[in-house]
Amino acid sequence: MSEIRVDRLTKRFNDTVALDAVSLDFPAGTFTALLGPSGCGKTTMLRLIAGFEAPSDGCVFFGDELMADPQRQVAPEVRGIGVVFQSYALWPHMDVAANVAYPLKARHVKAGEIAGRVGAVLDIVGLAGFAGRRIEELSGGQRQRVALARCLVADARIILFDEPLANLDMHLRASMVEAFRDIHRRTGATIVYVTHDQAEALALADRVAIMSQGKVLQVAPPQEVYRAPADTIVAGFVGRGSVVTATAVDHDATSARIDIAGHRVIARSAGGDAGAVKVLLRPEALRLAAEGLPATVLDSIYRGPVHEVRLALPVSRQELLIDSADALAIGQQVHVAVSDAWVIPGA
Ligand SMILES: Nc1ncnc2c1ncn2[C@@H]1O[C@H](COP(=O)(O)OP(=O)(O)OP(=O)(O)O)[C@@H](O)[C@H]1O
Repeated sequence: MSEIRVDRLTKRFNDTVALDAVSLDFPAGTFTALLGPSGCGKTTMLRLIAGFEAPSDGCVFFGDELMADPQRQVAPEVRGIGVVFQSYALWPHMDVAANVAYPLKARHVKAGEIAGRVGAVLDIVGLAGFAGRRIEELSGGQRQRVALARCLVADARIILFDEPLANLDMHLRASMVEAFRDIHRRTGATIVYVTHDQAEALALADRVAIMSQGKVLQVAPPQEVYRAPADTIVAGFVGRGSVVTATAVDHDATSARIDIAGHRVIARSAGGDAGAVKVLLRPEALRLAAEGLPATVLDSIYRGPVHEVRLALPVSRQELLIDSADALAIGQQVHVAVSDAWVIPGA
């Protein structure tokens, strides 16, 4: 069953259409990342699900229950959700245990039960032994774990995250990614996670929804979004790669023979007609070889552990990105063997 369902959900702020008639299901127990560039409507979608904003049009359901439409909204505090933002919103003068216990106290849960539940969630987020510490004495990552524990203690079936790792450094983010995956496994909650960081989205979620200009362009498992992007915007936003113009000689249901700059390549395809197509080529599917696509080195930058090399194809302004173990000289003539390619649908 779908735990959350949004149907033609629309949000307008004066002349801005922040969310444009989006219909999307979030099945029970799934971990969905909303991914997209700044201003594409991710936070607006989350706030509408949480009940912090009211829809201009369309509706939000939790199971069969209507949470919001333009006429009627269920208040956020009775939706049974947990929410974690990038700002932790903790009480600095209270200790860790008091912060985490707050939602239970507000619901008049018995003191004996509170201590047990607080201990259990501090254990889950890796803060056992920190119960008596003041918030001011914690690092950013530890504070974010407290915010997470406070959200988990309420046992919400639905947990909403808005860029919870945005304020943390790279190493802390990596360790928190582990904590989030663990929490999803342990709680089985339905999670919606907003981020503009594609690495985070691909690592964490079992479904990624790519958004642009208030619309959802593709919803699919991370591997599929990466391997088979639904359009050129998704292809450009997720992962490194080059989109080149080519000619499809023929198609079947799953592959196509294509011609790139006079060179024949077999590409994966969702079917289509012969003629002009756009093809995505990822660096890991390209290597320098004795034979293949002829190209000229435009630049070569060391990215550790490989050199990222930009190549010009002998067709106007078409470029390829490849990784090379060795630095290449600008102007050098090379050939590129292609082991995988994807014909972008409808492009
Ligand atoms: N309260 C508001 N009043 C007016 N415009 C708003 C309001 N909230 C959001 N918007 C606009 O709606 C659009 C979508 O904003 P939203 O915050 O949902 O984007 P986002 O994808 O979460 O971006 P970011 O990654 O930068 O947080 C933007 O153009 C934004 O300026």
